[in-house]
Amino acid sequence: MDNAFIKSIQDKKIKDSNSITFEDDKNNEAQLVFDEKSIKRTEFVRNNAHVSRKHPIYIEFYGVNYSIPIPRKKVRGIKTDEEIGKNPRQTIIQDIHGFARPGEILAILGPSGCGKTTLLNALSGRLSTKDVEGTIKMNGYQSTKDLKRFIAYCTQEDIFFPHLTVRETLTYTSRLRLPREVPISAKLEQVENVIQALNLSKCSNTKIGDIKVRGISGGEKKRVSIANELLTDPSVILLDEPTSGLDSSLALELVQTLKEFAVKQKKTIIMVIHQPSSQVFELFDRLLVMADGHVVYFGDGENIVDYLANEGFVCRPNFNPADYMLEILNDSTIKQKLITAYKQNMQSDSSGKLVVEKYYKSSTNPDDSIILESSKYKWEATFFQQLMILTERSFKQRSKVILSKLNFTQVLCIAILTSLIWFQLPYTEANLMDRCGLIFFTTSFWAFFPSLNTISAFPLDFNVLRKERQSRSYRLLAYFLSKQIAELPLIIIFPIYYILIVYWTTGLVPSASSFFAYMATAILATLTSQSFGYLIGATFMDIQAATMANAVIMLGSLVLGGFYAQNLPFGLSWLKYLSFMFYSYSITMEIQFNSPYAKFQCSNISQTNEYSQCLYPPNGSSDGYIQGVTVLEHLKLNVLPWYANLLILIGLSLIIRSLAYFSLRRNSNKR
Ligand SMILES: Nc1ncnc2c1ncn2[C@@H]1O[C@H](COP(=O)(O)OP(=O)(O)OP(=O)(O)O)[C@@H](O)[C@H]1O
Repeated sequence: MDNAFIKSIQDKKIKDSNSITFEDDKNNEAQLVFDEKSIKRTEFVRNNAHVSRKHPIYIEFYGVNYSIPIPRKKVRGIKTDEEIGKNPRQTIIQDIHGFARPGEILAILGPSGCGKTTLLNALSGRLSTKDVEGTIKMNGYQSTKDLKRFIAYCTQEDIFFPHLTVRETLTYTSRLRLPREVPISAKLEQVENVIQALNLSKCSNTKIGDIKVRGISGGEKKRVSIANELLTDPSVILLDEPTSGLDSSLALELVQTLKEFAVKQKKTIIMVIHQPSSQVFELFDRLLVMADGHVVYFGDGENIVDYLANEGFVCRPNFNPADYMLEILNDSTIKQKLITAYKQNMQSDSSGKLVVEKYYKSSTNPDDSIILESSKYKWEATFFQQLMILTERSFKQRSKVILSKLNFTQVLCIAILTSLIWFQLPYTEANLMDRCGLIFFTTSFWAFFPSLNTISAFPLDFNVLRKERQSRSYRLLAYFLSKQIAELPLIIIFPIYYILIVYWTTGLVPSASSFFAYMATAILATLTSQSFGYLIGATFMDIQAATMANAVIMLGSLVLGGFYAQNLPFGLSWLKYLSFMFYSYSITMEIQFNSPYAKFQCSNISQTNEYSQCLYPPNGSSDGYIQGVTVLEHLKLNVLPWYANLLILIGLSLIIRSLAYFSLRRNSNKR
């Protein structure tokens, strides 16, 4: 039926273009565009039905208070200890109440800083429960952690991976969050529907972007944020300023889509909105107006003008009531008056319980109060599916960051520099320390570079991770493992690329087995360094602090690595075992010096073939050459056998990664 309708519109368009004037033509085109958009909206709402399996939800809340502890330092000096009391607290919102039902929009309005976002956070369960008081019920039941799965929350900030396109972002969400029973083709179809419904076709293949990466516009980002939530078919949708950054016609269209979605799919919508136009205002069923953390009005949208008039504030005819209300609430005397007036009206019901219960009783019947059953699965995708999807996504996102031109150029420059400085080192005693220097430099470079590239991995993902974990998209372990799998091939490209150049230009031991062993050790050192990067990043969750901590750890490891300080003070020689560079340096030295090729001509060969002036012990220079093993003994780098060094390095890498996981877990559980 809809296709026939679209065709009739198109036929009409062709017919009209031959017969009407230019002005009429323009009006008709505008009408056609409007009709087509309306069809798209309807199609989206209708198409959503086949993935929908959730129940309509009534939300009631009353007596909602939120307060935060004030550090005692802040209040001391102004007040005495007795006045401060034991636990001084600052109230952010007080006795907030309201009600939202399926098929309707509850709009929360009020001046900036009045507590609107705080209320949404409380309703979505994002605030620490010990700081929130009051009752929040869903279909008459106390809101629980499990029931929060029915709620989608579009935050004020649009949080996405910048290197993914709009379509990719929505596709990953649909694969992770739509019910398992929905076939993948239906999930992809749903992505296309939501792209159409929110007018995102034009930018669907454009990267989301951020400050550094040019991407879609702010308004488009906002719509992607909403699309991302609508896609998953929530029963309740909380939106924090969904229309900010949109022009008035787009804002109207968006709220119309939401309203239609609410009505036809029985969704409950609660939105914080700043300056709705009068057309948008008309779409709201109920209003909650706040000021300074208090309720100033709660009731039907159409009654606000009369309520304000009763209080002595008459809105001029044809004036947008939302604008008028914000205008008067900006006057502190009027604001205070309205807060007091509302409190007086609610004298016997200060928490708002009776008002809310009255609404609930009048709008539900016993059949409606469905016992909410969350999905039988804790996560919609299986652990293995989560791992696959997240690995694919992480690879796409991180490959753009790790395989950057900057990183390749940096490694190439260092490889060229290394090749020039240590070009074709001769196998002589005089060049022994240069050879050790080259090997240690390579070890330390592959200790620093990977960790520096990794410390940002978790901090950069953290906001997305928290957002997605709050909507129970996947398990933390799946995310953590996916990161390791996705970044493994990316990070080892660099040591391979570097060693391929440097190994042959500097004249290291010319045998295939030594070359591959050397390469494998560089890769292992890279992975260990990467583990440190993960741990430091996951612990600090702040790139600047992590960079500093990384520098301290890496420099400490460098000093104790066995090259700079070979004879540590008495009693401190064990310190070198704390340095992971010591193990990788020992292995690479073993590869290079415990080899038949590793024979170094003594520097002071006299005419009479007496090699006694060789710096190394006589058994190393019996034939005029110092054996590589003698060098290893002299430098005390073969204290542990090579396989022990190897096992320690592997074990260290695994332990550090496990610690990184627990650190990430601890940080992601913080509110
Ligand atoms: N955890 C917190 N610590 C300190 N102050 C807080 C905290 N949470 C909220 N506030 C304060 O509470 C007030 C309400 O904040 P909230 O973000 O809810 O306001 P808002 O009405 O959404 O503002 P806007 O419209 O500008 O987004 C603000 O003054 C804010 O600074």
